[in-house]
Formats: sequence, C-alpha cells, structure tokens
Amino acid sequence: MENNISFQMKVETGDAGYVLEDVPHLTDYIPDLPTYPNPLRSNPAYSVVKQYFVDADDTVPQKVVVHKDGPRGIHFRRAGPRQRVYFAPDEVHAAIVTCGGLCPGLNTVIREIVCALYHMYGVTRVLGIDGGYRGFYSKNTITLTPKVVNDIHKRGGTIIGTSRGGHDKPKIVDSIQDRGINQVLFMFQVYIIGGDGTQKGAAVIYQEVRRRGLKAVVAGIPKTIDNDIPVIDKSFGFDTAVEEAQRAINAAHVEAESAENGIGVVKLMGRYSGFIAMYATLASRDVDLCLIPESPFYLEGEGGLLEYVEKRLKDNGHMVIVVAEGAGQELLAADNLKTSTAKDASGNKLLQDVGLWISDKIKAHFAKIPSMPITLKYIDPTYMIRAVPSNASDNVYCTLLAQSCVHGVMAGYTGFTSGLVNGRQTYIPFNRINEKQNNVVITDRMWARLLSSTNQPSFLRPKDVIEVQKQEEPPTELLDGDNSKANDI
Ligand SMILES: Nc1ncnc2c1ncn2[C@@H]1O[C@H](COP(=O)(O)OP(=O)(O)OP(=O)(O)O)[C@@H](O)[C@H]1O
Ligand SMILES: O=P(O)(O)OC[C@H]1O[C@](O)(CO)[C@@H](O)[C@@H]1O
Ligand SMILES: [Mg+2]
Repeated sequence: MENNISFQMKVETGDAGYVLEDVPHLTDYIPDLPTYPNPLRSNPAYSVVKQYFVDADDTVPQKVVVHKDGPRGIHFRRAGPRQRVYFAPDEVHAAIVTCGGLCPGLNTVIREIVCALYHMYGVTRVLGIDGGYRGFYSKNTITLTPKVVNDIHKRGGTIIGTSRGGHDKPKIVDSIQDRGINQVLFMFQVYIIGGDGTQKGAAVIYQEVRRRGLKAVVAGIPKTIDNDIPVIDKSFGFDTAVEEAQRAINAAHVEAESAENGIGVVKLMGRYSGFIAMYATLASRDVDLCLIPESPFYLEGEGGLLEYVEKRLKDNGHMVIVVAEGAGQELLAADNLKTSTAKDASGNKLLQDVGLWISDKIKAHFAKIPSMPITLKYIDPTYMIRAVPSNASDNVYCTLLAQSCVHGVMAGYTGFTSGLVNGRQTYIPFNRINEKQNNVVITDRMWARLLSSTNQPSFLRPKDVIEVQKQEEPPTELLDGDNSKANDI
C-alpha cells in the first residue's frame, strides 16, 4: 500500500485500483496517547454480539455497481466501535452544537449522542452549545443527560437551538480550549450537526484545533433537509420531509379537483437542490408539473409552461404544480428587472417567492382567455415540513448516525463526518463532504422517471441539453451520472 497523508485526509492505495480516503486521527499530531479497552466489552447488551467490534481493515466502497475489469475505486473507513478507545470516560468533556436551518431528526441525533456517550462509554460531562456556532462564545451551555433528552425525539426543532452566521474561528476554538483542554486532565469532543455551511465551519475548527495541538476531536453529522450534501446516500429528515410534503400536495389536489380548471400550486424547500420536490412528486402521482432549480424552464411560447398548463387543464380539468423554492430565480430576477443581492447571516442568497410569482403569471395568462376561467390555490408549507419530528425510519437512521459518530470519536478519529454510504455507516473526511454540492442531475434516470410520471415537458431544447451535459460531471466509466446517490438508484 502507498500512503499519502494530508491535513484533511489520508489516502491509501492498494491492489486493483483500491483507494482508501481515510480520516485523520488524534495520533497523527499527538503521538503516544494512552489507549483503553472499549467499555462495550463488558456491556451486557453488546458483549453477547459476535464480532461486535469493527475490523480495523473494514472499508466501504463509494460505488457498488462495478464492471468486471474496472478498478475497485474509492473506499471510506467503516464506522463502528473499535477494540480500544483513546478516551477514559472521566477525562472527557463533550459538546454538541446544531447549526443552520431546522430539519426533522435533530433532537433524535442529540438524544442518541448523549445516550451513547452515557450508556455505552460512561461519559457523563455532555454540554449542549446554545444557539449554533455563536453559542460557543456568546451564550450559556445546556447540561445534557439521558434524563434531559429522554423524550426529545418526539419534538421537532432542536432543544439546544440553532442559528446562521456567527462562525468566528478564533473565538470558537478559544472557547473549546478554555472549557478544559488546557487543564491537562480533560480531552474534548465536539459533535457538530449541520448542513453544508456547518460542515465547512467544522473543517475550519478542526484545522485550528489541530494547528494548536489540542487534545480535541471534531466530528460532523450531516443535516440538510435539502439533501444537498454529497457522498452520503441521503440526509436524515429527508424521508420525513417528503412524507410531510404529501399532505400539502394532497390538499392542493383536493382543492384543484373540486373546482373548474382548478390549479393547486405547492412550494417546497430546496434552495439549490430540488430533491424534496422531485421525491415528493414521484411519491404523490398527483403532480402534473415539478419545477426544480437544476432544470431551467420558460413560460411563454411553444413548449413553454403556460402552454402546458393550458393543455393539461383542457385534457384533465385540473392540475397540481410543485415548485422548489430555488427554481426559476433567474426568471424572477429578469422579470423584476433587478437581481436581489440580499443574503442571510451565513451568506446564503435570499430567494424571491417563486410560488407566488408563478401563481401570478398563470392567473395573468388565463385572465386573457375568458373562455377558461381558473381557480388557483397557492399552498406554502415550507416551514411546516421541516418543523415536524422525524418519522420512524428517520429516527432509526438518526440513531445509527449518532452512535456511529460517537464510536468514531471514542476511537480517536477526528476531522470527519459520519455518513451512510451504500447502506453502511462510514467516516468521511471533511474535504470530501465539502468539495461540492449534491444536485439533481437532470440528465440522469431519476429525473427521466419524474418526467415520465408527470408527462411534463423537459423545457430543454436540443442546444440546452448539450449545455446541461457540459456543465455536469463527465460521465463515469459506468456511463451513469454519479454525483448523487439519489439520482442513481
Ligand atoms: N464557508 C464557511 N466557513 C465557516 N463557517 C461557515 C461557512 N459557511 C457557513 N458557515 C457557518 O455554518 C453555520 C451554518 O451555515 P448555513 O446557515 O449555511 O447552514 P447549513 O449548515 O448549510 O444548513 P442548511 O443550509 O441545511 O440550513 C453558520 O453559523 C455559518 O456561519
Ligand atoms: O428561513 P431560513 O431558516 O433561513 O431557512 C430557509 C432555508 O433553509 C433550508 O431549509 C435548508 O437550507 C432551505 O431549504 C431554505 O431555503
Ligand atoms: Mg446549506
């Protein structure tokens, strides 16, 4: 095997094109740390499980579809408990922080980190950082015990609060240092739950912790209702969001069906990635048109949206439109004769209301056709969808994510995000999580399935198809676009 060690990840290569993109470890910069037998050995629940500990050589392939003669490809370290740990329970201070927008399952992840630390590893000093990154230096902490978190998985939101902005690296790392690291006795564990912005912030904190040589590990858990984080199969809370979106789509359908030329418009979240809209549409079967940020569309003329709406109403008497909030933003900007430069505290562009805009455009179009009076209802359930508690399958997923993360941290790994890859829990280096965004690939099969389920036009002219293909990643050897697991099923 050849090794190539960097600050962010350690790349090992092996036979037949095997590549391991490994995560950093505390001992990479603090050698000779003592280790201890994993306390799970004597835990009655786990000691009976055969092969409970993960083999040090276990890795998980990023791609499971391979060709006979193809290279084995990229692998990630398999998550799970190790035989030996790098923390004695009474030496540990752990902190949990949640950042960015809400997402179903946040409380479940918090609960399961706390319970895994207490019940599996005997760690009893666990703090919640109040209100996102800024909470490290400007707010109080919340003591978290199994009793405090006992039933929080039944509630939406996050009991420790969240925020955007406020990522001040020196102040955050100073606060980690002040909370015990420099008292020799203590080792710190930081669990950072959040989306793409949060994971970028976590990578910066990890680098600074390492530069200062602190005995602290930094681990991320990917949270994003938009499913816009790459590499992982899908993000927690996504299933719940898609399920909750069905209620809004059903309401839109009932309203539309009950009126002459009824149109129901539903706006769903998805700033840059239209996964919620795509999956909610595929699940519902009542949707006639789905608009996402990745797929350009136009209103007027042949093959345009208004022509399709007219045709659909003539054929079927009613229709349902699902629009992701980031869709058509360039059309809105052109229409308003100005590009909005407003941003939120984290620097994310603030979007204009595409649902309202499209509803107005449709109403204005049909106002010019007196023979076709329409009834249009616009439903905006965006915050209702992300403020609910996670459903049963997301609860299980959150539990596994949280436990995997704790196992990795106790084993001394740092600078990683815990994530599901091909159905297996893994540790992924921050730089792989942060290098790009997960988007719907509109030249892939999943979007084709959607188009055939709604019968909507693709709005792409032959020249647009060539443009889109140029912008997307070059095809892999498998001839599938592979920058999204959710595209690739
Ligand atoms: N490039 C970056 N470097 C350091 N910190 C960042 C960076 N981008 C964002 N952050 C910080 O991460 C936190 C969350 O970022 P953001 O508001 O973009 O949400 P997110 O984590 O992407 O979640 P979501 O978009 O799913 O709501 C904020 O406190 C923000 O200051
Ligand atoms: O209004 P807020 O809290 O800033 O969040 C809105 C954004 O957060 C998300 O839910 C997650 O990024 C997006 O879908 C949405 O654009
Ligand atoms: Mg984000």
